[in-house]
Amino acid sequence: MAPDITATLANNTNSLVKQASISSCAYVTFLAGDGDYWKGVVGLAKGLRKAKCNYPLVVAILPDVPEEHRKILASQGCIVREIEPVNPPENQTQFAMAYYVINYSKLRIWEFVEYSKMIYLDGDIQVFDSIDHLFDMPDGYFYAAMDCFCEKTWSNSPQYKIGYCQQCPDKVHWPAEMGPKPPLYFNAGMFVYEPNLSTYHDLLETLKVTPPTLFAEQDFLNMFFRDVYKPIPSDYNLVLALLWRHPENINLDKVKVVHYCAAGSKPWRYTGKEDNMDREDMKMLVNKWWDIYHDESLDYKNTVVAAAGAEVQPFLAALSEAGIAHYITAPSAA
Ligand SMILES: O=c1ccn([C@@H]2O[C@H](COP(=O)(O)OP(=O)(O)O)[C@@H](O)[C@H]2O)c(=O)[nH]1
Ligand SMILES: OC[C@H]1O[C@H](O[C@@H]2[C@@H](O)[C@H](O)[C@@H](O)[C@H](O)[C@@H]2O)[C@H](O)[C@@H](O)[C@H]1O
Ligand SMILES: [Mn+2]
Repeated sequence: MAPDITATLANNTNSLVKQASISSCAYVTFLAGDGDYWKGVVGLAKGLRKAKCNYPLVVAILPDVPEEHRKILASQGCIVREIEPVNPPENQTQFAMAYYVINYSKLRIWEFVEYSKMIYLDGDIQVFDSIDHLFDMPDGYFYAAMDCFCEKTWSNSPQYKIGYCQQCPDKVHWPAEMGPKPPLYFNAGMFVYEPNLSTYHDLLETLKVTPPTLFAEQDFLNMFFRDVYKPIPSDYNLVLALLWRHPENINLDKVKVVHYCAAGSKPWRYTGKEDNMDREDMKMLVNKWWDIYHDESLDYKNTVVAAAGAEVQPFLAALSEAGIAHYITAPSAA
């Protein structure tokens, strides 16, 4: 690369690095165990690239994530960060569905204060269109999409028992004799938040005196952020059950983020046999996920290093160090 171009690149990189250190943003997800959720995270990393999202993906991993999976994530350009598990109050976990207790460890992401704002995404989420603009929303709030109470997973909740759902509050009214209507409740698979050490310590201290409930850390986060929660459209976190529970609330053409949280909908485990999994829209969404997962042009090695000559490497390293995503599309074959 001619010297003047390298000098320009160096200047640009330095200003980018300075910018990044002032108010850096990033996407973050969570990975636990030695099972197959790493496939979800790889799909998410590639989906963010395909959607031209400009921020890196941090993966908060528990110590039980094997080295092999860590290497795969790093090879896909993820910033892998080990966290310690967070356990709810001793011997009270029987109140939460065992499967969900692991998710209390998500709370560690409030400690990532090198980032001024982050968007958390479950590993079973795919981003099909850029959501970078969510980073520009006003500070001081907790942004997330509303959940649905109609699936069997809610069968032990008072809402389910009377057929009430916030997605259609006029269908079954909340009876006065059951007390005040529950506040709007978000799905904790996707949210926009600001890492902050005092909030982090507050979360952990409050958790120590909060017995676990049905949806574990999702219930806890809803309680904790109740006064600053701002609902955002389900286009930013399509909880799949809405497709068959509240189709009137959904326009698939506008959906940017799909959350494969319905039973049997995890693409990397999909058989099509569970309830609602044989729907045409479900098959389409699972195929869309696999198209990204299998697209080698979206692999990190084919989008950055391959396009840059040796002299650019130090700048790419500086950008990564500053947590700035950098994608130089590989030169066209033509
Ligand atoms: O064995 C597990 C279970 C959960 N998770 C992570 O925790 C998130 C929340 O769990 P899940 O998405 O299965 O819950 P759902 O949204 O389906 O209720 C997952 O997306 C993963 O990011 C994980 O890494 N390994
Ligand atoms: O630990 C509790 C989890 O609660 C949420 O999942 C639920 C919720 O979406 C229900 O509404 C569905 O019915 C259910 O299938 C699904 O598992 C979050 O997606 C997940 O990240 C995590 O916080
Ligand atoms: Mn999920």
